[in-house]
Amino acid sequence: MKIAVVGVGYVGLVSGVCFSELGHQVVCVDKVAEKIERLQAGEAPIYELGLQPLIVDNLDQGRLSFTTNTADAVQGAELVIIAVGTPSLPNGQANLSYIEQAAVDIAESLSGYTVVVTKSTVPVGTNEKIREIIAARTREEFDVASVPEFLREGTAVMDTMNPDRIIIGTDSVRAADKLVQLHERLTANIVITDIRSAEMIKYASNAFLATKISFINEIANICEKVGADVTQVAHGMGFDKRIGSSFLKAGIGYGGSCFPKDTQALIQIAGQMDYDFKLLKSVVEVNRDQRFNVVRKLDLLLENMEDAVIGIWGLSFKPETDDVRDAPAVEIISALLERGVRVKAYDPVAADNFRKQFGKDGVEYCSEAADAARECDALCILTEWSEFQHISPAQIESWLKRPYLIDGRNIYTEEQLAETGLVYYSVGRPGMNQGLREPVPTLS
Ligand SMILES: NC(=O)C1=CN([C@@H]2O[C@H](COP(=O)(O)OP(=O)(O)OC[C@H]3O[C@@H](n4cnc5c(N)ncnc54)[C@H](O)[C@@H]3O)[C@@H](O)[C@H]2O)C=CC1
Ligand SMILES: O=C(O)[C@H]1O[C@H](OP(=O)(O)OP(=O)(O)OC[C@H]2O[C@@H](n3ccc(=O)[nH]c3=O)[C@H](O)[C@@H]2O)[C@H](O)[C@@H](O)[C@@H]1O
Repeated sequence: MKIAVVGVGYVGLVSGVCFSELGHQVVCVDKVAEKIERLQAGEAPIYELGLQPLIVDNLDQGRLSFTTNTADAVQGAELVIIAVGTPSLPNGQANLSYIEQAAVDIAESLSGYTVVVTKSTVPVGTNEKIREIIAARTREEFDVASVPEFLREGTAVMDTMNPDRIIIGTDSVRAADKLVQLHERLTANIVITDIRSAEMIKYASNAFLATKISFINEIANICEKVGADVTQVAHGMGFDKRIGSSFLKAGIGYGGSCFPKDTQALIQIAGQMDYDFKLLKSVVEVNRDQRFNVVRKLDLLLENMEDAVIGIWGLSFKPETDDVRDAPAVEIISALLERGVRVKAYDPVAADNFRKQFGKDGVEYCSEAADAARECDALCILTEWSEFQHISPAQIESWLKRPYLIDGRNIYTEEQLAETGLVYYSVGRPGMNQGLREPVPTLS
């Protein structure tokens, strides 16, 4: 089957590469010429496990190609996948201008019956709008379908090849048959719905996962006050099949290009229908505040932040990606710089992206973890890269000027801490400083 993919971001690239790996003829189109040139040369523009070799292999096999010309990609394609961005507008609503432009571009190049599939996360009603835009510009026969994407960055290839489920939202039996045929090799869990329900399933899923994270973060904050350990609490809760153990890791809140934008967009979707989504508003508020516990803990430890040098480990919003969109590190480092702190930062892969997007002076980017910790008044861990988990707290203590370690991701155990004199603040584990002679202050 010839498949065109419009928009070569995370979703477009990974889907395109995976469909070509499954034997389809895939042409991916993007407007950014530099990105396309790199891809034509076999170079992945994102850091994603297993992606680079698949790009090279499928280019070599002639099943995968990249272009900046939408007509070349779309002409003759049985399936056109829209995977352009839907970023937030200032009021939180999804910006649909890329979607609308993609629909216009596609309409002009359709040839023969085509299924136009939207994988981008879009508000309810958008696929119907896409249909109107295309229908106004073509006489060719086509159907639309919403097939939302559920991949996670860092495990994107694995998730695409082994999805938990495939949602197909369409009102056309012909389109549904074609899409079932495309996906049935990947999973038996194919759910066919109407278009609006498919669009809603995506937002509801992300909002639910975000809710789990804010819930466990609030439990962590209470654990800090009552002397319980949130990791034990989550472990105990997770055995209940109705709750499940995933997405119960307390930390500094969710970031990334999706949860923050999709929770805001769903609040707006509800608001436009005069529904006040109170629960989700609280989820967002809890998340916004959670990251600043790192700064509050530093405030407790350092009398004079102005003269301090603070080390930061981890700039990406999660491990195994170089994506820094809405990473908690952005706001934490901004708050530190506002206090006059000198910041030294290290990330195994995301430092270049962070430097480009953060664009503020006052951060020294280090090429080794040790350099970002050396002679610092405190070290803050913001991303749980496995590299950090392999460095012992005793080693960290030897690098620091003052023995303060703020672990925003709970990566160290009590046993590892016991060998040190570090004052260690993690998330929702107040008992971790028991080895110290002096009691450490807690957040009020
Ligand atoms: N990043 C992720 O992990 C996931 C993203 N999604 C959703 O998928 C959508 C895409 O997200 P990302 O892949 O992160 O996007 P992205 O923002 O990284 O990339 C989008 C790409 O589309 C291109 N583009 C925009 N308009 C175009 C047009 N008319 N023709 C050709 N190319 C065009 C842009 O140049 C850009 O390269 C969003 O709606 C997002 O919410 C869903 C699941 C996972
Ligand atoms: O719509 C999307 O774009 C995607 O959003 C998330 O995927 P992603 O943002 O790549 O990463 P997650 O692994 O979900 O992590 C998101 C954030 O939550 C945080 N998180 C996650 C899990 C947890 O238990 N605790 C926690 O704080 C992570 O540190 C990270 O900042 C969803 O997991 C995907 O299913 C979805 O397709």
